[in-house]
Amino acid sequence: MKIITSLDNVDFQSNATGIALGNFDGIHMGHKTLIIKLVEICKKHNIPSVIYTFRNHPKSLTSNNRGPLKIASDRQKLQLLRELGVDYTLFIEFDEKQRMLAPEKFIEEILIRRLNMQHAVVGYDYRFGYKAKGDIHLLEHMKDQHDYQLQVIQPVAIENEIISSTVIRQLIQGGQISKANLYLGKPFSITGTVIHGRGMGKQLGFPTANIELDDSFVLPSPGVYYTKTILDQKIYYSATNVGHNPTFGEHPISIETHLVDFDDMIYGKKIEVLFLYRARREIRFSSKVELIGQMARDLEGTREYFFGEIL
Ligand SMILES: Cc1cc2nc3c(=O)[nH]c(=O)nc-3n(C[C@H](O)[C@H](O)[C@H](O)COP(=O)(O)O)c2cc1C
Ligand SMILES: Nc1ncnc2c1ncn2[C@@H]1O[C@H](COP(=O)(O)OP(=O)(O)OP(=O)(O)O)[C@@H](O)[C@H]1O
Repeated sequence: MKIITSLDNVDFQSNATGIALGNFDGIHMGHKTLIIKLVEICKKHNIPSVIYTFRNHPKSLTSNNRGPLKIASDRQKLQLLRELGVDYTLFIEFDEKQRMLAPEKFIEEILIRRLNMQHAVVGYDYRFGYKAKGDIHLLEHMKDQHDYQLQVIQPVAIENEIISSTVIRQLIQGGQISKANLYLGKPFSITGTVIHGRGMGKQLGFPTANIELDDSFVLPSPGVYYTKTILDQKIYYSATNVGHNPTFGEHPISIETHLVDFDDMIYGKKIEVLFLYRARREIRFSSKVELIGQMARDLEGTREYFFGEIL
């Protein structure tokens, strides 16, 4: 898959394209359905498949430079698009010029003139152009004039709830991780560098890898989770605490994971923690001994959860 970060660097003049448009945060089951359809159409017509997406969320220009918290990193997003067989990802900076573009002009100047679009694949609720005034009706209306085909993907839902990045963020923040994973079609994960904590974990008999947090990402609600941790391309079972360690006073939120049957020094290493199941809320214990007892039960729970699974 080729990644293109500026419209100035594209040249599809000799090649018609199929394009899917959107933000695609998390590449959830709705996004996957749409992208699989795009790739299928493009293969059938022997044209390259193109994803048109933005590096920064369009809302970041109107909400004090902060779009919604991200579910997935750029790296994860691009990896998933690659795995789905996409040929090109246009990974464009959403700037004032893009924001001011009327939807008709976006179709004419960008999709048709620059990108030579022959097939458009969009979801039922896709909005674009200045003040999000463009929608599937406009795309439908302009298709004969510009000679392209339009495929609208009907809402992908699970148990009558339409999947969207917004709903998935709410599920993660609300502690409903299993449901979020169902909608994502894979476990929600957080990647980061292992940093020094207060050294208390070791004292308790449960050393933990604390992850350096990036405040542009969504965090699971405080609690203890059964997780898998990827370190140096190996997968470990782990129990992860998200929270403020209230037993020791109130601390800024941290994510720390205890890898089962592992005690190497991993400061400075990158790890990815995959959240699978929320076991309980975080508790303010009245003594260290009680916390230690509960952590031992959490590890037992982790082993039971993964029992029978072969890594
Ligand atoms: C599986 C697990 C469960 C935990 N549960 C709690 C909890 O319920 N309440 C709490 O105050 N801290 C909890 N902790 C956090 C410990 O207090 C924490 O590991 C300890 O303070 C070490 O912090 P440090 O890494 O900054 O040294 C938990 C940690 C783990 C790994
Ligand atoms: N559940 C779904 N079913 C079908 N199409 C979808 C679904 N969710 C998103 N899409 C489509 O996928 C494309 C990219 O979606 P986008 O990321 O912009 O929306 P989203 O997942 O609904 O996010 P948000 O919650 O931020 O609006 C759009 O064309 C959108 O209409």
